[in-house]
Amino acid sequence: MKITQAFTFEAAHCLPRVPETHRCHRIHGHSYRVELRLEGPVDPDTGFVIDFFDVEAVFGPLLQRLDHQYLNEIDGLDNPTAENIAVWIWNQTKPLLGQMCSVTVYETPLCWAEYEG
Ligand SMILES: Nc1nc2c(c(=O)[nH]1)N=C([C@H](O)[C@H](O)COP(=O)(O)OP(=O)(O)OP(=O)(O)O)CN2
Ligand SMILES: [Zn+2]
Repeated sequence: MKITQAFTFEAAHCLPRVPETHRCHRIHGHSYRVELRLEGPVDPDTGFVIDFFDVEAVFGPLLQRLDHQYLNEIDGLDNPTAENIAVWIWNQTKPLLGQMCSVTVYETPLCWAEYEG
């Protein structure tokens, strides 16, 4: 069984490695959406793969590090593309949430990156 929990955060960033003429070279903001997907058997007692509250307890502190921040200033996010943010979240979260099987980061409702480790 796979379950997904979504989170949102607001943040500013710029992409320093695109040409200066690229509009994303300038500082701008996004309303990001993060989806954590978790996979495992359904516990016959609880009916859960994992309690959503437990996922929130693990991811909440990381979300606070991202929300209303300038992402380029965060350690490991000097080039904060959707791809790199997804990998960064995976690396910090996977050791704490073993059942996690993918991290999806939406920069806009139409553009996203998905990382499966
Ligand atoms: N593969 C990637 N390509 C791009 C990324 C990325 O992370 N991975 N990021 C960007 C910029 O961050 C850019 O800001 C994307 O958002 P936006 O400019 O809003 O893109 P839209 O197409 O939605 O803009 P509209 O104004 O709605 O046309 C660029 N590429
Ligand atoms: Zn952007």
